[in-house]
Formats: sequence, C-alpha cells, structure tokens
Amino acid sequence: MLTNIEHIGIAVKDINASNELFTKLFNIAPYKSESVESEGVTTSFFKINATKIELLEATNQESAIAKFVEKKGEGIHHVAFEVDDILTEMQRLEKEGFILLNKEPKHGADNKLVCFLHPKGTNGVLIELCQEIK
Ligand SMILES: CC[C@@H](C(=O)O)C(=O)SCCNC(=O)CCNC(=O)[C@H](O)C(C)(C)COP(=O)(O)OP(=O)(O)OC[C@H]1O[C@@H](n2cnc3c(N)ncnc32)[C@H](O)[C@@H]1OP(=O)(O)O
Ligand SMILES: [Co+2]
Repeated sequence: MLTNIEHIGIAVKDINASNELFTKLFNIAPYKSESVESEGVTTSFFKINATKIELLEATNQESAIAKFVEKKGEGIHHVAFEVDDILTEMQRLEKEGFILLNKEPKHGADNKLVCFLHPKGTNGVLIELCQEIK
C-alpha cells in the first residue's frame, strides 16, 4: 500500500548553493547529506514537519539528474511515496501496466529501498517508491 509522500526530489546544479538557498527558505538546515554512487548523485535532506525535501546534484554526466538538468533545467524531478511492502507494490503496479525502471528494489538514500516508475506511464511524473530498511 502507498501511504504518504515520502519526499519530493529537486534537481539542482550546485548543491552547496541550493543548501544555502533552501536553508534560508525553510529557516532550517539540512539534517543529512549523502552520496549515492549507484545513482550518480549527492543529496541533502530537509524536514519541515512531515514534509521531506531531497535536493540532488549529479556527480557524473551519465546520471539521471545530469540529463534532466541539461534538458529541462533545475526543478522538481520526482515524487516519492512511502510503501509498506515494496515487493508487493512493485508486483501490483507491474500487473496494472506501469513501467518499472528497476525490476528489483535498489538501495536509495536515507536508509531506503527504492523503485522508480517510468514517467511515460504516469502522465510525465517520475514516481519513486520507498520502503524504510528496518
Ligand atoms: C538518491 C537516491 C534516490 C532516493 O533515495 O531518493 C533518488 O531519488 S535517485 C534520483 C535519480 N535517479 C533516477 O531518476 C532513476 C530513475 N530515472 C531513470 O531511470 C531515468 O532518468 C529515466 C526516467 C528512465 C529517463 O532516462 P533516459 O530515458 O535515459 O533520459 P532522457 O533524458 O532520454 O529522457 C527520456 C524521456 O523522459 C523524460 N524524463 C526524464 N526524466 C524525467 C523526470 N524526472 N520527470 C519527467 N520526465 C522525465 C525526458 O524528458 C524524456 O522525454 P521526451 O523528451 O518526451 O522523450
Ligand atoms: Co528520491
């Protein structure tokens, strides 16, 4: 079952500059920074009550974030939903005809297993499923 929005991912060009900007906006500093080599990104996370924002800067040119920023510029890159059982949700969504971008859950940032759905099948919005690793 999809429960709540886990985070909103924002693609940025310069994470240090964006950390300063969003710290001013939210009046709170990021609680965490983490690089995820497999995704070619450096991230930082802000928490405003129940709302979590993930900033992502590309660390190489093959990264999804580098391609996105080059084509579309900075901005909202994906919406991530928390799920209680990622394997069950992946099977259900595949049966419903959604395009899974990874067939096995993979390790994301902030202690999560993640799976992405292709934006072609979701009205142009890249969706991420996240299950907390316990
Ligand atoms: C930090 C880890 C993790 C977490 O724990 O939270 C993350 O969030 S990692 C985030 C970065 N990783 C990913 O996004 C992985 C999943 N994404 C992909 O596999 C690819 O980006 C993609 C969605 C399959 C697109 O890749 P590709 O086909 O190689 O790129 P193109 O540039 O050719 O785009 C094709 C097509 O798709 C449109 N597009 C691309 N990205 C997005 C997006 N984020 N939202 C909406 N649409 C997107 C792109 O504009 C192209 O459209 P057309 O031009 O109309 O064909
Ligand atoms: Co994300």
